[in-house]
Amino acid sequence: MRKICTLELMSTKRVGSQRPIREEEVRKAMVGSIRPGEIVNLGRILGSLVCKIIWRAAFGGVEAREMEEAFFSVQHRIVQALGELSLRDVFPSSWVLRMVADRNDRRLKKLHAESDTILQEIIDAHVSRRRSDVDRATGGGDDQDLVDVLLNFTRDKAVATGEFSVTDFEIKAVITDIFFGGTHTSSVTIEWVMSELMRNPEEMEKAQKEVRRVFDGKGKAVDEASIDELHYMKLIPPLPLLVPRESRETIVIKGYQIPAKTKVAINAWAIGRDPAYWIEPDKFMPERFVNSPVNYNGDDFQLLPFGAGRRMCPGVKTGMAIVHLAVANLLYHFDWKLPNEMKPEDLDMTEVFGIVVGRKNDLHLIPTPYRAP
Ligand code: HEM
Repeated sequence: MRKICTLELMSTKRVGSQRPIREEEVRKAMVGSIRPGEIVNLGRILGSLVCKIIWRAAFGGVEAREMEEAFFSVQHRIVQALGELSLRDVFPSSWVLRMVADRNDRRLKKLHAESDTILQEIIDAHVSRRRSDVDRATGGGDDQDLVDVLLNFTRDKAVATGEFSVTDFEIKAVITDIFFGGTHTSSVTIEWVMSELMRNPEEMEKAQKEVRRVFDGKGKAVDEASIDELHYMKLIPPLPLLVPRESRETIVIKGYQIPAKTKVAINAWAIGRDPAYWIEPDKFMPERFVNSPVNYNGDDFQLLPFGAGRRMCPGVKTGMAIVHLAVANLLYHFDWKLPNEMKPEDLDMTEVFGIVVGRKNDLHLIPTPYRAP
């Protein structure tokens, strides 16, 4: 299954074929959701932008506004419930948290059933569409969405070709993982990048200068074609403890015995701020990554925003494509001000507890449109 995800769902080719979706949704958000001169809730705009991108990449032509809203609402409630559960993981002996978690487990089961019904409807709609669309059914065409790609591996085809087969249950599980893995993580990353830039006006100026140097004179479109020319981005890990794992066998690391079946959390946040590896680790200093050999692909353990190894995030390329495109557009099209004459150093940077660590309070900013010379 992991192989299907890496080779089929999140391959460079697939991520490339989803580029028009990302560009169109980002463009729509810049024009439709951001009102010049008014205080805008950037957190909410980004959350809905990323959900729309992933929704279209996963479900493509299934146009059902009500279903889309119902699905996002269930996902949102699941994320909240999971946040409470992770508190129990940190304090496993707390009886209060255990009680809360038991109630939460029941709530999660109900939410899961709701999500399952919606996903089944989406799969059924795809199956009936494939009956009348030969290209989709045979796996041809770059415009296949992720459900189509997974349906290419269903039992009938597997019997004919001897390949691995995928059930409806597995399709639902993979799509759910993609939504959880891809939506909140990406929008939270963009929101933190914007927050850090607002707190550091000099860095904002440098970043905007770079974006405008690259895109001025290219019409109004800030597309992905020239994004690689932008070097000025820093990633803050929105999953500070990655995803909890369980050890399969007893192992000894640096003299510590870790029994089998231990829940293991990797503190990527602390590793990324270790002064043994980073100069002034708490300082927002995007320059540190310009010409640096350290990358975020899981090869350099001092920087692990996407994890590393076999269970590393399979959506790195999609995630970074969304983050880069959205940040470049926000910086190109608008100059940003904090509301109520707030000073940069007064911007609240409190985090909310959960698997994905977002801002406690959504980022609110005032945009002024940029007029290219
Ligand atoms: C900036 C955005 C993103 C960040 C920072 C991020 C980060 C992470 C991290 C830290 C993990 C856990 C890795 C580990 O435990 O070693 C993970 C897992 C995962 N991510 Fe992402 N991710 C992002 C975007 C995406 C996107 C866009 C998708 C899908 C399109 C995605 C899909 C997944 C999935 C399915 C997993 C679970 C993998 C497994 O358990 O094998 N992620 N992500």
